[in-house]
This record gives sequence, C-alpha cells and structure tokens, in this order.
Amino acid sequence: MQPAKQQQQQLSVQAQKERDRLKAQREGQLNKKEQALNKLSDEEVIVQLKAKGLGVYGTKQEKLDRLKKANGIEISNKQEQVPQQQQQQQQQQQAQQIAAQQQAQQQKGSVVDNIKKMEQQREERRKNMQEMKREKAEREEQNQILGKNVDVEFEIMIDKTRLKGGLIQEHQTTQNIKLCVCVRKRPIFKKEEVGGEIDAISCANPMIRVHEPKLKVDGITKYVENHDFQFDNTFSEVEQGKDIYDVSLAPLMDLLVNQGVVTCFAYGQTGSGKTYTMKSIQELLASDLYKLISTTPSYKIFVSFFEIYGGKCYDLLNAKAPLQIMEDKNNNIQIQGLVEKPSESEQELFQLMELANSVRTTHATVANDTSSRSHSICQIAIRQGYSDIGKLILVDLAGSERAQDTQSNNRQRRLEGAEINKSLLALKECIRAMDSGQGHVPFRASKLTLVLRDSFTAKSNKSRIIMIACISPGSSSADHSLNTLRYADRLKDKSNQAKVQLEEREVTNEELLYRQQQGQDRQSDKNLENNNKQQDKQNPPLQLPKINDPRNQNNQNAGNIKKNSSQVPEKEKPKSQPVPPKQQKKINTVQEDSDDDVAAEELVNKKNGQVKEDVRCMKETMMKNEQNNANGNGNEFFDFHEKVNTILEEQDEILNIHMAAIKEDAKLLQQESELIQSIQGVGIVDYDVDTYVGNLEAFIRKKLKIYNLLNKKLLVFKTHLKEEEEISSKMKNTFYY
Ligand SMILES: Nc1ncnc2c1ncn2[C@@H]1O[C@H](COP(=O)(O)OP(=O)(O)OP(=O)(O)O)[C@@H](O)[C@H]1O
Repeated sequence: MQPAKQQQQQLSVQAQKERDRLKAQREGQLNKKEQALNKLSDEEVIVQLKAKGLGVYGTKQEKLDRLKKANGIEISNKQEQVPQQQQQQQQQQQAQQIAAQQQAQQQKGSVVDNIKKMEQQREERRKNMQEMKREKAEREEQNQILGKNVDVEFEIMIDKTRLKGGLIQEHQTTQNIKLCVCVRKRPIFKKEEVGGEIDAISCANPMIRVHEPKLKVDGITKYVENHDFQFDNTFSEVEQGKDIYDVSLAPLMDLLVNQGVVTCFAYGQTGSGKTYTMKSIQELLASDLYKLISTTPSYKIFVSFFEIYGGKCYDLLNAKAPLQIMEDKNNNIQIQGLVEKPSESEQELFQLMELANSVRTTHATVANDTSSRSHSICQIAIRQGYSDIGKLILVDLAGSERAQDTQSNNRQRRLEGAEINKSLLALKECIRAMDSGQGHVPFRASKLTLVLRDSFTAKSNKSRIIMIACISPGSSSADHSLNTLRYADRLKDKSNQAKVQLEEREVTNEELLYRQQQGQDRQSDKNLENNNKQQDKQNPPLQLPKINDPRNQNNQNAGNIKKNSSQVPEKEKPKSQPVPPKQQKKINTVQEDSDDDVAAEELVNKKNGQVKEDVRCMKETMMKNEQNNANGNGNEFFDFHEKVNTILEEQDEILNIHMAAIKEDAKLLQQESELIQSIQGVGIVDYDVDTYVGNLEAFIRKKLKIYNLLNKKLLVFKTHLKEEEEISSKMKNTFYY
C-alpha cells in the first residue's frame, strides 16, 4: 500500500471516530436533557413552552413531547422510555389488533365460502330451472298431441309423487271381514283432460293417495299436498268390476244360502262411478246366484227394487208407485205396497235390475248432467217355500255433494241435496255403531237407515257389509275425493276393530223383542216350520224386514203376491198403498177422530220420539267427531237439517190439508147447490129466509175454518222457507256430513 493512501485511510478512521465521539457526546447531553425535562412538573413544562412561544394545549405527555422536540430530542426515543405497564398495554392492544385482523381474515374466508356455496346453489337452481323448462316444454308438446289442456307444472309435480303402480299387497277377500271398506278410482276421461283436469289420484292396494294441487299464500307459488289413506282394498282405474266382485261379493255366496244378510253400498261424489260399479256387480251376481241355487231346485229368487228420493220411497219395479216405510208397534219395518217379483232365470233377474235402474230419478246438477238423486235399493231374497234362506241388498247411494254445489241449484235441488247428505250421515253413524259393537244403532235417523235396519242389526257372524267408495280422479274434485275417503275412513272404528271382527254384538232389548216377534210369526206358520226342519239347526232363523211378507197380517195383499207370485199376472198384483198414520192424523183434523186414530197417533208420537232420539244421538257423535276434523259448523248443519225436515213435513201436511179442503169444498158445493135448489127450484115461490141465511152462514163458517187453517199453515211454511234460505247461504264451502 502506498504511504499516501495509508495516510488518507488513517485520517478517515480518525475522522469517523471523532464523529462517533461527538455523536455519543451529543446523545449523552440530549439524554441528560431529556431526563431533566422528564422530571419537570406540568406547570414547569407550560412555563418553558410559553417561553419558547409554543402552544400549551394537550395532555401532559403531549406538552412534554412538544418541549422535547423543541429541545432537539427525538420523540422516537420515547418508546424506550414508556413505562413497563404502558408497554404491556400496548402489547395487548397489538395482540388484539392481530387477533381482530386474523378474525376478519377468517370472516373474509367464510364469506368467500358462502359466496361460493351460493354460487353453486344458484347454479343448481339454474340447472333445475333449465331441466324443468325442458321437461315442461316436452310435456306441453306431448299434451298438445294428446289434446290435454292441463297445468303442466302441477302435472309434473303430481307425477313425481305418485304411488308406483301395481299392488303393494294382494286384495283381501271379505270372507272374514264383517265390514269391508273398498275404494275404486275411475279412469280420467278425455273430455276432463281437455277441460284442464289432471289425474290427481294414485292407487296401489291397499293405499290410495290424493294429490291436491294448491297455491301458496302469495297466490302464485304452486305446490302439491299429498294425502295418504289405507283401506281394506283399493282398486285403480285399470281394475275392472270383476276384480272388485271377485274379492267382495263372490266369497260371500255361501253365506247367502246360509241365513246371511249381505249388504253392498256404492258411495261417492256424483259422477264417480257408483252406478257403473253397481251395474257390473249386478250382472256378475245374476249369473252367480243361479249357479248357486242350481243344485237346490226348491230355492227361489225374489227381487224388489225401490228408491228413496227426498225422504220418500218409490217402487222401481212398479211404475214408481209411492211406498210407505212404516214401523209398527212391534218394531217391524214395513215397506207397504212394495212389489216383490220372482225371477226364474239369470236373464230375468238382470232384466228386472236393468228396468229398475232405467227408471231411477235423475237430475242435472252442477256436478253431473244425469246425477242419480235417489238412493236405489235392490233386495234379492233367496227362499225355500216361505222360509228365508239368505238376502242380498245392493244400495247405489245418491251422489254426495258439497253444500256449495247445491247452493247454485234451485231450492228443490237444495232440499234434495240436504236430504241425501243427511241420510249419508245417518248411514255412516249406523255402520260405525254396528262396527264398534255399540249397543244402540240410530237407524231411525233417516229413511235409508230405517229400511236397512237388518243390515246393521243382523247377527254379527251372518251379516256382512261392503262399502265401495267411488272416486273421481280429476284434480278439481280433490277436495271431494278427500271427503269421500274421510267418510269411508271413519266408517271403521279402528281402535276396536280386532275385537269386534266377527264377534257377536250384544243385542238390545228392542232387537230382542223384534226377533221374538219374528220367531212368533214363524211359529204360527206351519209351512215355515216344516221348512225350517230342513235347515241347519245351528243357524237361527234369518231376521228379514217384512216386505210384502205373506206371514205379516198387516199386509194381506202382499201375501197373495208372494204365494202365487209366479202365476199371478202383473196387472193383478195388488198395490197396497195405505195412508200413513201421520197423514191420517192430518186429514182427520178436518174429519172426526176415532179410537183407532188415537192409538195410531200415540204410536206415531212414540216413533217420532224415537226418531228424534236417534237424530240427537247422531248429532252428539258428529259433534264429538268434529273436534277431530275440520268440517266445523255442526250446529249449523243440524239447524239446517231440522229446517229441511220441517219444510218437507209441512209440504206434505199442506198438500194433505189442501186435498181435504178440496174434498170438503166439493161436498159443500153439492150441499149449497141443493140449498139454492130448495129456494129457487121450479114452482117454489115461498121459502124460509131465516133457514136459508142460517145454512149459508154455516157453509161460510166451514169454508173459512178450512181456508184459515190452510192460510195459517202457508204463512208458517213461507217463514220456514225463508229461514232455510238464510241458513243454507251460510253453509257454503262445507260438506254436509
Ligand atoms: N270404472 C269406470 N270405467 C269407465 N267408465 C266409468 C267408470 N266408472 C264410471 N264410468 C263412467 O262415468 C260416468 C259416471 O258414472 P256413474 O253414472 O256410474 O256415476 P255415479 O257415481 O253413479 O253418478 P251419480 O251419483 O251422479 O249418479 C258414466 O258415464 C260411466 O259410464
């Protein structure tokens, strides 16, 4: 190294040393100064700040910092001077800040995740929407080809939740079921689909599902509510009448020649297929019955067919002659005037049934153009001589309706609808009472249940009831279908079912009396006794209602029909149409009362009391059940029915009084004309004016009495009609039963 360069380096090292020394010295001085300043009181700091012309605001530390700064002391050094406690606080703050930052970062992370998730969901929704749009477009195209005019969105939703076709289990036969409840769904018709109806019922034995299309409260969001039911058997639209017959009536053929009473009902909304189902059953039965009796030539088949319309009874095999359903003092149910025809062959039986079906009362209603407005009852009796072997009752019930449906019809249809629904309610209560083994069956609550009394009260092991509830598949009928299924569902007392099945039901005193009476009647008939000997001694005699029964003394004419029924020509068959006790009473208000009338009146009063008791019993059960269902309006329902009953009774009464008035009028007219003759006849110049005036006054008094009574009745009747209108308008949207 050159000496000059070395020298230069030595100088620069020395200079650096000198600079470091000066810096250290200066720092030392500043430190001392700072320490001195730190020791100053607040007042001293203020004095010094003022002396330097600086502001005296801020905290003590801020003022001190300002003073230090003015003295050339770096505030950054301050950190080292902060007391330990402050340092700790600062560290804590820092830690908190870091934690907050980390949390924020995490949050930021989860927000990001959420956004991702939402994006995924949106993507899925978008895909679903696209899929739905594609499905909808395809379906619309398909429907267009098929001529269907349905709401495709609902249709797709329903299709997705349908019960898969076929049977979940095999159909069970009625052999060991006392009450067999079946449901049959009819196919949807092309015209219904064209009109926008979707098939809203799916069925897989023993299940049935109602898919009810609905809108959410927003009024636009569509959804489908599914309701599941299970019955003894359910039959889908692809199953035929024979499928139903084979498991319901066919297994009971043996019972029909063994003192059995088999009753089969078809029930459901108008147009749901009740008559269709019944007709196919009738056809199959006609054939099987003759096969059944072919081995015993002494067995004969008799058929009677009548309808109950508006609470009145008409003979469908006798030009719809009116019939009287009566209960005599021995509690025997009489259908007076009913013609029972013998049938010699399958063809004859079928033709008789066809004839009766064709004359049933039908009307166009809101729901159905040719709705059967009556309950039709076909009774087929198998007899050997005068002995009853078995009995089959086929009941095609009138179509049930919503109050709303009948609202839009006229009063006649409304009263008719109310009567139908009342009898359906009574039927339900009677079947329930029978099935649950309840002592009292309120069969007097309606004419329908009155004539079917034996179906409910016959010995348990000899009686079978088959209820076929028919269902229309259309989506607009979903609420109706639900109602039908709920009705069918409530028939069975499920809690008690196992216990009651095929067990003997306890017999009420009244029934005992009835049976004893029947037994006495039988004993008095020698022929019957002889025939009975041939029967199985284990089986007690069958209790059948006395319809034109030759053994019934009250029905002499009927006896003629029965004994010679196969030989007597049709026109010779008498049609007994006695005046019912009620009617006799009313007419007798214009005529004189006799002892017989008084007894009849007592009987009528007693029976009316029993009817009221059964209606009360029915009301009680309904009100109890109502707590568990949404129907509501129990009191209104019965108010309405009471009013309808009153109106129907008054209608009869007014008609009777009017007819009696006309007869009385004709008699008076004759007498008046004789009176006039007596004073104005040829050659009469003088007459007793006082006698004439007295007679004339008597005529006027009589006429006034009759017409005043009629007028009074009319005024009350009109008030009741008005009240009916008011109650029925409140009952919209409710099912009657
Ligand atoms: N299972 C079925 N298959 C084909 N058509 C059917 C079926 N059930 C019913 N129908 C048809 O539906 C229509 C209505 O049936 P039906 O007259 O039997 O109804 P309903 O319940 O007796 O009606 P209402 O109570 O009004 O008399 C008829 O045209 C009938 O032929």
